[in-house]
Amino acid sequence: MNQYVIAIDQGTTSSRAIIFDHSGNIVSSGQMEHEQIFPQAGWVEHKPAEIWNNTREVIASALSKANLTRHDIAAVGITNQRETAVVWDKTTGEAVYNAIVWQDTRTQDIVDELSKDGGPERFKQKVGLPLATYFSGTKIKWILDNVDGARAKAEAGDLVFGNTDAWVLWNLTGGVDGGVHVTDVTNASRTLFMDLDTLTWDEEILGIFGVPLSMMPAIKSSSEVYGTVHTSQLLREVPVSGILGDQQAATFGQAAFEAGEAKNTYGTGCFLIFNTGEEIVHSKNGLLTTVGYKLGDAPTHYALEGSIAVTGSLIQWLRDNLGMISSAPEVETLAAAVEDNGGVYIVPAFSGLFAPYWRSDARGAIVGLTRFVNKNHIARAALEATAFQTREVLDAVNADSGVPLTELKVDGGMVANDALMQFQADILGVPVIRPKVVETTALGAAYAAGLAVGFWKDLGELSSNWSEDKRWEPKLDQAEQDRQLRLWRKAVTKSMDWVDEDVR
Ligand SMILES: Nc1ncnc2c1ncn2[C@@H]1O[C@H](COP(=O)(O)OP(=O)(O)O)[C@@H](O)[C@H]1O
Ligand SMILES: O=P(O)(O)OC[C@H](O)CO
Repeated sequence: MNQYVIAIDQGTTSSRAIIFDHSGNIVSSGQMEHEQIFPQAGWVEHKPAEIWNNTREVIASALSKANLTRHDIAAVGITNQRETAVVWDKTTGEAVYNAIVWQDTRTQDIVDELSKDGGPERFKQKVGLPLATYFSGTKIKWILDNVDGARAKAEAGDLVFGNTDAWVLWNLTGGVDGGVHVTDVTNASRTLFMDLDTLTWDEEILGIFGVPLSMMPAIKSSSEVYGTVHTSQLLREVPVSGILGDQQAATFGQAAFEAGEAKNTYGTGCFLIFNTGEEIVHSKNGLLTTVGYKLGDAPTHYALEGSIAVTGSLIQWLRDNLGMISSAPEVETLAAAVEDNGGVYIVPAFSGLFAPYWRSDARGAIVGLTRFVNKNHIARAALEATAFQTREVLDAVNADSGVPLTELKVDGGMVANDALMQFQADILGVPVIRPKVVETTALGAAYAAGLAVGFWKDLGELSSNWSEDKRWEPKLDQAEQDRQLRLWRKAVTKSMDWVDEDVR
């Protein structure tokens, strides 16, 4: 009875359900990709109904593969792609527009308009974030401004907002039949609307954006019972008791609980999170300030974050848009066929550049092309782009903290790539370490849910579940590392200043 915890990982490209045992080992899982919708250059959408249907399917698949029922599950945890905005009518359960995904840049005009008074850092001291298309706030405003009748319905109290955690939780707990409209502090800290200090919605900022407070979910801790699964669902009556945004969940799943600990997750994008403990640290080097985790009534843990928009999605682009490879792992074979990048650097500024530059006027650039260059060099440069971007984020973390990191814990889909991990260690100059369970995102959400119901007793118990699988030591000499970084930084300057009145 109750020997397992299930985590729902609602990610950018897929939804997963993973069942963990008490040692943090994976017992079974289900996974389904959902459609990526690109209606125009710079726009990225998902269908909320598809996400909810897939969530139900993957839960069913994970349970049936392990021959388990709801009676075996002690708790449900939810983790999610952050910032992606869903606005739905709570009286019908229907979304009024597709989910606007975190990578979507359609709200640049809203950002420019709001920045006129006080610049992009206008709300940063309070919310930890610069004004940028990345965060939920401008996406909610866009829906209210552009979807017929949405503003009137929102003002009448019928429309509600959530990131995909809140969308899944509301549906899981009953939807129109009493669904719970709640999010956790980590997701709330990505909207531009939450005061980091008080952990409440800031009514002044909501007013400036024209978003009614009634649309916003209640902000709860990352680990407490929010409700139970509705009787119409497979997991009926099981408590839902953990929510963490996916990058915070991975940090928690890596057992990086203390100030000074960090992890980097390599998926669609790359996100380095550095735990600053109970202190709210404001970056001087282009990092975000965000909530790391909050367990029930215990003090809040904050973090600095270096978000990189495009890493694994550059590999997907080689596959889907250029047809250079037929699967992501093939990039490693192509790259291995050449000694070096042949002088090519790819700056994948598809959504502008995120940390540490925050340049929305940047667009992707491939530089250093000569007749010598072939597709192997391009493949290599695409992988190296991930490592260079991570190096720039790590430099920012070190500059902010004053104490250089001596190693980097890694996870996510791209860490299966040995060549990338070796190059990452080379270009950072510190060891890169992969744990045995690389599904740290789901594991973190499972931990948060399990702690709330007493399935796990404390953080010490979770730390003892972590173990090292593989480590890559740096091998590149300093002069070569410096030369490569100089060229990378030169390439970055070439991607900037591209967007103007002719290019959006
Ligand atoms: N062997 C590989 N080499 C390089 N990139 C890879 C490899 N395997 C997967 N990827 C990339 O990793 C990403 C998937 O990782 P995942 O952690 O599942 O992403 P997410 O959680 O963002 O959906 C994809 O963008 C894919 O292109
Ligand atoms: O779903 P992922 O793993 O691509 O993560 C997306 C991030 O949460 C965006 O901030």
